[in-house]
Amino acid sequence: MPLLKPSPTPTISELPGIVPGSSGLDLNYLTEAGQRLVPYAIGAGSLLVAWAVAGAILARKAPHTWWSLYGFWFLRLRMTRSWQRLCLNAGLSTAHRSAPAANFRYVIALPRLTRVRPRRNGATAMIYFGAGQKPTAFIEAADAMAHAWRVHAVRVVASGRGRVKLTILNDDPLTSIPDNINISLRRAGASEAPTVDDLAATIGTREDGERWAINLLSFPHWLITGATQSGKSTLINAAVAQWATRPIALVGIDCKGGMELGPHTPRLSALATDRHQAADLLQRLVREAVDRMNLCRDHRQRNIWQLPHDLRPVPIIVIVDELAELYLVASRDEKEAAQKATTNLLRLAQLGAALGIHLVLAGQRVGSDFGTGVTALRAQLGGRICLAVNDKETAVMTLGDLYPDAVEAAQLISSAEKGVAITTAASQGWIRARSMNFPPDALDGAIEATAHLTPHLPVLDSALL
Ligand SMILES: Nc1ncnc2c1ncn2[C@@H]1O[C@H](COP(=O)(O)OP(=O)(O)OP(=O)(O)O)[C@@H](O)[C@H]1O
Repeated sequence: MPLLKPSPTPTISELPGIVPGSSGLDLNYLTEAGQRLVPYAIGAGSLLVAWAVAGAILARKAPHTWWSLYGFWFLRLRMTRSWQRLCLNAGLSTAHRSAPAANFRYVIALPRLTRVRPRRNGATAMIYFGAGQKPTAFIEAADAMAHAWRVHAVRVVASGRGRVKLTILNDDPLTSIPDNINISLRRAGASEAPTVDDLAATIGTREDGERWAINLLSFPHWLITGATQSGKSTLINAAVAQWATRPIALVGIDCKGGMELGPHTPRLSALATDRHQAADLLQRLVREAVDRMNLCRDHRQRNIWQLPHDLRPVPIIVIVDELAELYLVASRDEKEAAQKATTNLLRLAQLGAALGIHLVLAGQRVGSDFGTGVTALRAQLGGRICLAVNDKETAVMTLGDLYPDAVEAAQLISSAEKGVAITTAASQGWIRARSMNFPPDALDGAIEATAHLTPHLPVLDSALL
């Protein structure tokens, strides 16, 4: 039997297409078709390099353009590729029996991830899920989605039966402080009739890049909580500086002797600095609400905005700094005043929205020790802002009834993150946001420039019955 001799391994110069003595490829070896492709391959390679270089430059110089031209498409690719694995791992898939022809096998069905659209600093998308699935499963899987898609956060909200809406945030824009607003006095004029546009005040930027506003038209009353030095006064000041330029009456209740709202005094139509004054002021405001109700009824209108311009009363914004001072009492005498104040506050919350009387209530904490009345009041406060808080109960009281999944996000805000908050957002439910750092001297300037616009409220002068 002849032995099979192993064929010798060819040296590099013996490989087809390699020219001995040169490091290059012998193009003559390629077929004619192959030779024709070479310029295209070189062209495609150059384009790829140019695309990558342009991407690197855009990422540094114009991050928003980079996001819509590059980043978003990478994200889309990651979403598509990871969807099946994500659904299986996070328990988002369902099983159903196949048709009889397939011997009734169980088939895994995935929810449909669709309508992925770019937006500033992220994307939005919809998930349509199968019968028997609940939105909570998707809300709970938000962190898993953020992890799989390598983004900063994913917010999930129910958006009708059988679907949830995703807001995907590429990074955290709240690490930088939003620019301060330019207070425009253009709109100011005591004789001007108020309009609904006057009710919104921009106070910062939301995590999704949208402006963050306290809009009393969308949410007539607001609850703002935050530990000391978290940024409550700063964001209230930013809002007041804008409302002050408009035909709006501002009323303050600051039972810490007026320490916080004192600087607002020249532009306030009234300021109560202790519990007795607060009880009296709130009683007058309830009477004003009843007068407005009668006015609307006489003109067969359901709110002040439907009244003719010349009859329309000015909106009143009641700002309460440190809600606990109204609720928590030591003596019996204080108890009566507190009872009167908080009962009237609740009545205003119930009546005020359509009558142009709005509440902005702030405090370091809100707890069950305030009594049962505070839960009834909270139910009327649709707008919520929760800055960094010291205790879980305050986060739960501020957000838990409306947005249970936001409580944990609120507790993650550290005391160093000044002005960062979880806030009500009309379309998403809740969102993270950061207020501008509105300095006290800017507030002083705005108050001084607008003091002459302070509306006079006759109900404050009349005797109480
Ligand atoms: N968005 C922001 N960015 C950066 N710094 C901020 C921001 N908001 C507030 N600050 C700073 O945080 C500090 C505390 O703010 P502020 O007085 O508004 O807090 P507060 O919650 O009202 O405190 P307190 O309850 O003690 O009155 C201030 O020095 C302020 O300049």
